[in-house]
Amino acid sequence: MLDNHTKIAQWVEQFRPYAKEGNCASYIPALAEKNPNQLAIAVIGPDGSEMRAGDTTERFTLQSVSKIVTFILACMDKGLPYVLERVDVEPTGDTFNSIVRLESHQPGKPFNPMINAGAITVSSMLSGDSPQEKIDNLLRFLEKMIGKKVSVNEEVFQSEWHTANRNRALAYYLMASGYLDCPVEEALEVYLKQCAIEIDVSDMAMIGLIIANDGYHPLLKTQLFPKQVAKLTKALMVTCGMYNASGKFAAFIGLPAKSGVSGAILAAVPSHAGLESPFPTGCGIGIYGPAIDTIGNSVAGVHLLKYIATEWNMNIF
Ligand SMILES: NC(=O)CC[C@H](N)C(=O)O
Repeated sequence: MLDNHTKIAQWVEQFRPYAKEGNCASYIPALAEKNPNQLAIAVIGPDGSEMRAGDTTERFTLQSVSKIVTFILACMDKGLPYVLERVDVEPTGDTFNSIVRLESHQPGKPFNPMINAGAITVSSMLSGDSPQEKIDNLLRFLEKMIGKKVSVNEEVFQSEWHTANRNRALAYYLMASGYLDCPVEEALEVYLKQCAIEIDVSDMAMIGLIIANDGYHPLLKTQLFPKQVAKLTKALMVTCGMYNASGKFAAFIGLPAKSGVSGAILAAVPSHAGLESPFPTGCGIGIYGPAIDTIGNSVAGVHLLKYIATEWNMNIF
C-alpha cells in the first residue's frame, strides 16, 4: 500500500501532461513567460500537517484568487450590508472580464465579487486613503493568515497595468453608475496590485484552511474573520469561483474553490467533507499549474483536484 505522500506525488506526475491542453495567460505579458508544464499542490490540515508535491517552491501571483481575500476584508472593513448594497451574489455564466451585464441590467450593480467588475468595486471599498494604504492593509491581513511576509510582484503589476484596457473600461462603467468608492485609476491600481501579490501553494492551502474553518485560524487559535462572512465567501466560491465553469465544477468536483489566470486554484474542504481522506477534519488545498483553458482555469490543476476530491471523497454535496 502506498503512503499518501507517495500517492499525491504520483498523481501530480499523472496529471502534469494535461498542461499541453492549455496555455499560459497571454493577455498579461509577464504571465505568458511562465513554464506551462509546472504543477504543484499543497494540502494543509487543521493541526498544521501538510502534504506537498510537484513544483512546490514555485512562486506565482494570486490573480483572481485575491478576489476572495479582498471580499472578506471589505466585509470586515465596511460591514456586510454596505458591501452587498454595492455588489450582488448572483453568478453570471459570462466570462470573468465581461462588461455586458453592467449595461444590460440596470442600475449596473456588478453581479458578484468573483468577476472582474465586482472585484474592482470591492477593491475600491477597502479601508485606506490611498491605493498604497489599501494594498498595505490587504498585505497585513494576508500576512496574518499565512504567517509570513507577502508582497506585490512589481513586474507582473506593471505588465498588466499597461495592458489593462478591458479592466479600465469596466472601472469607468462602474464609476459612471456609482459603484466605485474611489477614483477609477486608484481602484484599478488596488485591483491590479492585489492580483499581482506573490505566494506559493502552501500559502494558498493555509488560506483555504482558514476559510474551510469559517474564519478560525486553527494554528493561531483565533477567529480572523466572522463566520457569516466565511460562509458567504464559500457560497460565492461554489457558485462563481471557477468563472463560467463554476456549475460544472460544483457538479463534478463539489468543492468551494477559486481560480486565477496565473494557474492558481484554492479550495476549502470543510470538516464534514474530509471524513474518508487523510484530512478527516477538513483541509485547505493550494494548486498551481500555469497552463489554463479558454475559461481561465488551470487544465492540469482542475484534473488533479477532481481526481483527489473523488479519491478522498471530498465532495461537499
Ligand atoms: N481571472 C483572473 O485571474 C483575472 C485576473 C487578472 N488580473 C485580470 O484582471 O484580468
